[in-house]
Amino acid sequence: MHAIEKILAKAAGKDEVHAGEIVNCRIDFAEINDLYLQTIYSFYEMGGEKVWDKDKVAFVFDHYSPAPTINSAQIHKEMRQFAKEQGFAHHFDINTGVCHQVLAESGIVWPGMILVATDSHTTTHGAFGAFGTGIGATDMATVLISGELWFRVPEVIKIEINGQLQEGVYAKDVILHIIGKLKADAAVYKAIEFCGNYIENLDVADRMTICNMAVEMGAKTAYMKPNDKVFEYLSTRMNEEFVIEETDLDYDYSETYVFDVSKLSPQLAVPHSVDNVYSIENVDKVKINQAFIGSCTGGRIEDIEAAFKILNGKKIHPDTRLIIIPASTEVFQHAMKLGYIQSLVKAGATFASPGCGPCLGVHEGLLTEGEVCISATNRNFPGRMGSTGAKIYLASPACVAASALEGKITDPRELLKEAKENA
Ligand SMILES: CC(C)[C@H](C(=O)O)[C@@H](O)C(=O)O
Ligand code: SF4
Repeated sequence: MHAIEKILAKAAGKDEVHAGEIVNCRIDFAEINDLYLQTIYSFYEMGGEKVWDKDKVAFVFDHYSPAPTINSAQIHKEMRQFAKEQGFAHHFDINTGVCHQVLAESGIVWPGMILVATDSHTTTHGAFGAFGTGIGATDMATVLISGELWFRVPEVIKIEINGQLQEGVYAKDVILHIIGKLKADAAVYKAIEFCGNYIENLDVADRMTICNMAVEMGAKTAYMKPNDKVFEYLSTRMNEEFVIEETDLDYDYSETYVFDVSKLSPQLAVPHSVDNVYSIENVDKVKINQAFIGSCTGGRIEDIEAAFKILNGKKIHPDTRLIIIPASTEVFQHAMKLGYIQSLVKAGATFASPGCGPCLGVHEGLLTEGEVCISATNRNFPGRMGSTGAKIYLASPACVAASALEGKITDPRELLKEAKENA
């Protein structure tokens, strides 16, 4: 069995499960974001009165946060009321951040747990060795009532990643490269395990970035065997007892892919699809109207630091807007403490409060017809960040910052070398 199968078997009270089986599993935590008020209506329609465990459910206000419309303010109001009536132990209001970041920071995520959320990027939590997956309002209502949900045990694809990245190339480039090679339908309803010597030493932020985008290949969930960096990160945030499930040596992966990333250049997903990926050398250096650093993919302190290293003491191009939205209040405060915010504001960046912002085209920096945006986020289909007539390039935060500086798509490696020489 795979570690994922062992996690599901344990939650189903079975000795073993195998790909293709339908199992009914106990859920360890359920998160609902502010797009899914419908969950509450379904909960009542299905006869719900009290949720199965008030310590294992949380609302996160992040997609429409702070409320950009009266309707979303009404949604927040009704969700706050439900959370209060139910006595939820956790509640993440408009002053916290993006769900996947705040759940990890709050010590709610641990290896071996089953986490469901009303968000497709719940695959992010494979970074901690958790089984994280996105579900809809009706399934979520079932969970709120019963504390259980059915799953079809997924086949597992092994993606082995080896090699050391060169300066100016990041985890975001690695996952974009993989999606570009395997394509957006590579893992539909399957799990992806990321392993290899590149992954073994990877820090938590990079593990989250890679697992976050597994769903861009259709993956049901992602998995990385927890490493010391995960244990260190969790040690100061939670005290849940957990067991690390080991994958049997003779486990039979449905597919295996091996990537050597030691010679990888910065990668870009060019309009209009996440799997339309090219090395920066092969991408036209088009003018950039807007650059965005943020989201559950690229809004962590490491991402803001990458922008700081490139922009500190400089000014972004006069024809380019740079919007930076920390993925959480903890990240925001950390960046303030390190002086990154002041430096980046001086460089011409526009900050907004932690949340999803323009990532899915809700507010805080939408694009109009004909505009070109380079973004540290995870999707670039037409209309994702505003007008369907806009173009979105996905890239690493460093490439986003370098492009904001030059006003056109720019390779961060040159600027980083220069910044190092001048340091
Ligand atoms: C919540 C939902 C609207 C959506 C998702 O499920 O991923 C959003 O977060 C996104 O990134 O498109
Ligand atoms: S930051 Fe973007 S990708 Fe992440 S949950 Fe919000 S909308 Fe979805």
